[in-house]
Amino acid sequence: MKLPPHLLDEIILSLGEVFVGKRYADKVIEYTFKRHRKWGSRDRRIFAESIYECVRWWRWFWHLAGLPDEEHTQPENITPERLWRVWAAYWITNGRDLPKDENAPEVKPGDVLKRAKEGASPAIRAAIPDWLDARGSRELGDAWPALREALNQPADVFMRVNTLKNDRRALREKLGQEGYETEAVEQVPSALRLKQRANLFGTAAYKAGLFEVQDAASQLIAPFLQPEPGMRVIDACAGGGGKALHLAALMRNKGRLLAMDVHSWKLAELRKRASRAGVDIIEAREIEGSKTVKRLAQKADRVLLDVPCSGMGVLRRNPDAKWKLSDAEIDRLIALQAEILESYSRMVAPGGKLVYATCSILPSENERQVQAFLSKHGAEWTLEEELHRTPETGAFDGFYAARLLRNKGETSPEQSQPAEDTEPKE
Ligand SMILES: C[S@@+](CC[C@H](N)C(=O)[O-])C[C@H]1O[C@@H](n2cnc3c(N)ncnc32)[C@H](O)[C@@H]1O
Repeated sequence: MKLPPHLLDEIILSLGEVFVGKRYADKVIEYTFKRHRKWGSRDRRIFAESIYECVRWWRWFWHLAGLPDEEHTQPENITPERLWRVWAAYWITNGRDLPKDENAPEVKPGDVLKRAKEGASPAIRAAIPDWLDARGSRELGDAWPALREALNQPADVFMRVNTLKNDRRALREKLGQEGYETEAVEQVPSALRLKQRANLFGTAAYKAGLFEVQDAASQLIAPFLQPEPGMRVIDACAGGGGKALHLAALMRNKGRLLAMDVHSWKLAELRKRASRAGVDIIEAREIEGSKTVKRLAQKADRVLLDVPCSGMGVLRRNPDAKWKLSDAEIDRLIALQAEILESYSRMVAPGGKLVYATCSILPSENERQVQAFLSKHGAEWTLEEELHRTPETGAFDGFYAARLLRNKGETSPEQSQPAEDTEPKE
């Protein structure tokens, strides 16, 4: 495969943006495509694949390029020349010839391939930081090696059909007419899988609000909350609204759905998406302090807490998270999750239900949070069901959810009134 020089320049520049500028890979790709609207689909594919694969396997390709391992995440040591070498290691290990350029640093394919055959530590081979490997091993034990491997496989593209506007069969037909082949996902009634990776945001079907792009496992969360038309539902960590839109569809656009978040810019995006999806029961409200939650004590039939988490279950989709996370950041998130569960659970009315969900596979963010909550409030809450999805058990992302019932007539004063000093902050 021949690689046009202008494309290679952009690849090196963009890898610098990710590893030195600390920007997210998907944002860098989006920005580059906007600057090069004339690129054809082949150029776009080569560019996006190069970025994602180099980010996913960064530490491994850095090693294959013969660079000192301890410097692979040190911005001051990630020079354009080294970026070129890392990309060259990726290109060579994919069986491709390097472009002829006398100004480019010399990389001998034989050296790269020889290093690939030599031994390396499991963390280098799996291209993850040592601290993450240690944490995975500590928390997941024997299950970790298979998960570590599964988290490096590229993820499929899934869609959630917007049942307010069409059904799965009609959407398949519509996308087929636009040239995109899909298949129904057996275990998830709302999901379609795209047969060949493509960007769907330009399709007429997307613009008409007929679907959202959403992983199949993530589509299990909203139904798990058991929302019904006419209910009062709160999505307290709604972000851009992926699950809020799904909840609204399950409620058949009837009832009241309060979507909250600490970031107003995310709620602005949610409003846009709701309007495209034909949803009008959502009220988006910024959480400005503990009072926002306090006023809603015992007001909801259903509460979804899709809490901020490490994203360890979705590394296949966001591989750059492993280079941006740290042990300390995961500990901070664990403390925040516990505070959110403690404080926001008070919004559930007696007899109502709460779902605590993460896109993590770490027990410390998942079942242990729920167990700790129940050890404090077990008389008032009943654990109805837990949902575990791990990437190696199917083509889906890793997710966790627990549904808790707030028992009637067991409300302690502590659970009915949030204290001012327990306000969680991101
Ligand atoms: C996992 S994301 C939510 C994704 C969203 N539910 C969806 O399906 O698209 C977690 C969200 O929690 C928000 N968040 C962080 N701290 C929060 C807090 N203290 N209270 C409420 N939301 C918070 C983040 O801004 C982020 O949007």
